[in-house]
Amino acid sequence: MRDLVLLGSTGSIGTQAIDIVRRNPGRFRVVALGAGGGNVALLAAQALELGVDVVGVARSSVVQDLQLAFYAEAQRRGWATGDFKLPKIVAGPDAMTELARWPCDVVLNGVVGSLGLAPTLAALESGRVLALANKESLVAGGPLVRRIAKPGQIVPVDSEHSALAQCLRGGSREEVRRLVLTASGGAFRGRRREELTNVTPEEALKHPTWDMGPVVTINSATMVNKALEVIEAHELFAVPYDDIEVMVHPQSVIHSMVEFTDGSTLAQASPPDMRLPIALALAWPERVPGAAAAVDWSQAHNWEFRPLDEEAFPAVRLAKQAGREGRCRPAIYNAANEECVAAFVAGRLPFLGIVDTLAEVLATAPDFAEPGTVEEVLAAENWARAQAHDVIARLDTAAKGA
Ligand SMILES: NC(=O)C1=CN([C@@H]2O[C@H](COP(=O)(O)OP(=O)(O)OC[C@H]3O[C@@H](n4cnc5c(N)ncnc54)[C@H](OP(=O)(O)O)[C@@H]3O)[C@@H](O)[C@H]2O)C=CC1
Ligand SMILES: CC(=O)[C@@H](O)[C@H](O)COP(=O)(O)O
Ligand SMILES: [Mn+2]
Repeated sequence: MRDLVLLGSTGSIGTQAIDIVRRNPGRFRVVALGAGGGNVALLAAQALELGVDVVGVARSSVVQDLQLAFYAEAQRRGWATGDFKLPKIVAGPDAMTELARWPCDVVLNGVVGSLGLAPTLAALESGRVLALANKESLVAGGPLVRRIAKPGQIVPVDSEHSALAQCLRGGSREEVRRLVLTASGGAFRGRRREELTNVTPEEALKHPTWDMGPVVTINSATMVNKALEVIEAHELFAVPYDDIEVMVHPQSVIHSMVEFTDGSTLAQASPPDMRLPIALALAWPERVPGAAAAVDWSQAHNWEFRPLDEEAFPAVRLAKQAGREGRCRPAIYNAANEECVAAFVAGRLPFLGIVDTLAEVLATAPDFAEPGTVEEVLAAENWARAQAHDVIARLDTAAKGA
């Protein structure tokens, strides 16, 4: 039996993790749940169903709503007051970090954004296995994570990195020539730059193969998701940026590949369903039988692979440059992107303005040092967020004046 802490339990990754737990009651037990506080009804329902010890919310202002939601959920279940014990509640900006230190075997970090860095570091410092979906924490705080993570302590949840970890099992680093990350191509796959000028958030949110939260879906449309994943792969597997390729694979069945020095390539294939990599990360190194459906080998399949169009989608090239330079540039890239995505969704920035803004923010960044503390990462992020706001405001004013 593995005790789990699930951070981001109300999101796409979190709810799919709970589905795995429900179907494997003898294997996993959830002891703590954490989320932002945007959906207290779901959080309370999850907590009472799973019988957790503690629930965390980042927004302290929703604590009373959460307490009421517990009683409403108990009533819905027909439980009389006194027949059940309410979980402890922790609240505030440090709640996820507190939960990441809670006694358990595995912490699943499924929160969105670089605010996931502190819980990532707390889970690692506490000696927990970290099932990591929150790629932003590795991008923002790679040097900090690298310094404290023990070999094998981080098990990737991200589908590409789970595929790479599976292909690399049992091998040695010296055998690896290249990592090939596959990309669906996102909502605007195959379009030229000039065809992206007027695309809307609604269109960007229509992912061709995966059903995910809004930020990662928009990042997929700009190819920033793949850009963050290149940095994530570099951090997890210590492969140089020159040896990490991206291929567009519209079917999202091959989740990534490893090319070895003898010319052999291993690929991991499964229909697009995050429950497979989530289950594998929670049970690592064991596989969870029936976690997801396999490829149907009785049918014909066409799997395509195309090079990325870097003129229309320059996000990956920009991220590789930021990764090679280091010195907080990956954190700057990610933080500026978080601001740009919010502005795009709010109608204050055109789609092409997202990556254009990242390029401008990176080009004007002062020379930060390689981060040694979370505060140093935060300082670079704060600079990037403010700078991104300035660029966004300038572009918005120009657009309104046009
Ligand atoms: N979805 C997917 O298939 C994949 C996701 N990932 C990565 O996993 C992470 C989660 O993505 P996804 O599940 O899609 O995102 P969602 O938007 O669906 O869920 C985000 C979760 O984070 C919580 N959250 C938001 N703000 C805070 C906060 N300030 N403190 C604590 N928790 C907060 C949300 O809680 P609330 O409901 O209260 O707002 C919610 O539980 C991302 O890093 C993403 O890139 C990686 C690969 C695949
Ligand atoms: C499921 C998963 O891992 C996502 O990160 C996915 O990779 C997004 O799809 P793209 O390949 O379109 O970025
Ligand atoms: Mn991915």
